Amino acid sequence: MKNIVVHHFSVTKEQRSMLKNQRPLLLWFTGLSGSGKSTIANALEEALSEKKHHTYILDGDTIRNGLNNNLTFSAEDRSENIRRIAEVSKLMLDAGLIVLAAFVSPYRTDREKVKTTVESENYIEIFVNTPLVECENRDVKGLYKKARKGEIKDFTGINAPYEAPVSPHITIDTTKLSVKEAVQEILHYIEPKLKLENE
Ligand SMILES: Nc1ncnc2c1ncn2[C@@H]1O[C@H](COP(=O)(O)OS(=O)(=O)O)[C@@H](OP(=O)(O)O)[C@H]1O
Ligand SMILES: Nc1ncnc2c1ncn2[C@@H]1O[C@H](COP(=O)(O)OP(=O)(O)O)[C@@H](O)[C@H]1O
Repeated sequence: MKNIVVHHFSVTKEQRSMLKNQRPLLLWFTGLSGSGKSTIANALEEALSEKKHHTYILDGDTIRNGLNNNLTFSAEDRSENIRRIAEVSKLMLDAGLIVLAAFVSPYRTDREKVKTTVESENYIEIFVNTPLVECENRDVKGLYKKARKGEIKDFTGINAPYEAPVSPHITIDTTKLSVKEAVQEILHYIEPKLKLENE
């Protein structure tokens, strides 16, 4: 028994959502390092901001440098990383925001838990399905080169697994779609879902 009693605050999630004139959603980007998660999330946030939506991006670099700076890339720590991010996302949804979360999140069970934490109707899974060979060619941060030389252990796609989503809401292959086209495809899917029911 934790002896914790939840206090019920007066302003509700619905009121916060109405003030922002949007239905909160979690847009969960998953894919290999260098697949394009952050680039697309950034361009999507720009497009949503132009449409006066209230958004926030959570991504690996910020979270792993702050909140989760005690975690490694072992399977166990990745699960804990994703669990904490799911809890943060839940708070942000409660605040009425559209949350764009960009994490490798290589394990199916961890992504399933995110969906349960925030409730499935609030969760949109976007699989940035860029082939490994392309991610490695880009090697934005030089990490694939290091991983191939054996300097990084547990590197996703090289010596740690990536479990592709089975039925993502949206799949983007960045070798076939430009950033702009990817944003258009995501917007087309989410815009009806962002509307409040009484609109
Ligand atoms: N071992 C290993 N495997 C995968 N990625 C690694 C690793 N070590 C460091 N990095 C860098 O950390 C970013 C991934 O962090 P995430 O928090 O998204 O990973 S995870 O969801 O917990 O699997 C990832 O950033 P992105 O390139 O933005 O995906 C990498 O740059
Ligand atoms: N169609 C595309 N969509 C997204 N990124 C692309 C695309 N084409 C090329 N890129 C490049 O691929 C890289 C993706 O890096 P990044 O967004 O940091 O990936 P991730 O966040 O998945 O690690 C960037 O340098 C980006 O400019």
